[in-house]
Amino acid sequence: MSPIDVNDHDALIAALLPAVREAGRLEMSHFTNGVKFEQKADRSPVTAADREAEDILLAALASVAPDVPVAAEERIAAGATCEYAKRFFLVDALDGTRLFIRGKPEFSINIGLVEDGKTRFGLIYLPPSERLFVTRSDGFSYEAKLSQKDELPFAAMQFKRLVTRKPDPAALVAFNSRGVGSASAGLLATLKVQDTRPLGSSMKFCLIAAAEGDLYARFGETYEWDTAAGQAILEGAGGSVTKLDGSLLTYGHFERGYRNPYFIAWGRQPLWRGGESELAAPRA
Ligand SMILES: Nc1ncnc2c1ncn2[C@@H]1O[C@H](COP(=O)(O)O)[C@@H](OP(=O)(O)O)[C@H]1O
Ligand SMILES: [Mg+2]
Repeated sequence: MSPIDVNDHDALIAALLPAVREAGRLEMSHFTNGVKFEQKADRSPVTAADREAEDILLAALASVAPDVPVAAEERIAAGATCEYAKRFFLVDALDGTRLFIRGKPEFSINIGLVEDGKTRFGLIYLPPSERLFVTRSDGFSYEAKLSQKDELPFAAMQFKRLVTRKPDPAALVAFNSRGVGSASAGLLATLKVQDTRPLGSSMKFCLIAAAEGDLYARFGETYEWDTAAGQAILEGAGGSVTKLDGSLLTYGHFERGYRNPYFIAWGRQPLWRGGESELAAPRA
């Protein structure tokens, strides 16, 4: 494969599709045949599927964009150095590992591209449902079916443009992590959220982009590779991802090991901003 211009999202997607398909197939085969896991230094689990899928994606990125550095979850957990880069990829080959181990089909493959601290490109693939979410060259976000069986090339795939829904303040739907650091009860009460749906991985960003919900608040530990692709896709569909003070969630914080601060993903503009302390006692 010859190198491509990574600002040309369509070319990037087309070049990465075979590896994404292969990583998805591999994850499904581990998922259906049972997985063994180990604990990493931060006590989070990792499986052979995380590492093998990451190797597939990193080999593809090295061939299509050899000059763009990559921060990948398992390489960094294994001690790869974190350095400043103006432009770099963020890869989480298996987001939602805990759920993957528990047999819940809510995991995803995430590839994000960051430049000057902003997320520019996102590709998320959900192997169990074969749903692919991407930002394309026109600046908008799209969904397509990426079958693990056929080898349909990018040019033959049908893409549907994603546009978030206008939130109805009386009927807000919030997605929530199934792990630690779900939205605080204070925020959900302050916004008068009607329906809270637990869901794993970066799927939460994708479903807001696909107009199936209004927000996802995460008040717990996540990493930049968990959010960069999802934020790009949500932004390209009309949404936003902010820190609690209302400013955009930014990237390239290698000095804190790529850890994110608390954030809220919105289908449109933020409906709330403030400090954590303001959420302790919900307003009447
Ligand atoms: N105790 C915990 N339980 C679950 N996820 C945790 C966690 N601590 C941090 N996380 C982060 O949250 C991500 C999963 O998000 P979610 O809970 O929304 O599915 C994990 O990604 P990985 O599965 O790639 O490690 C991990 O980065
Ligand atoms: Mg992972």
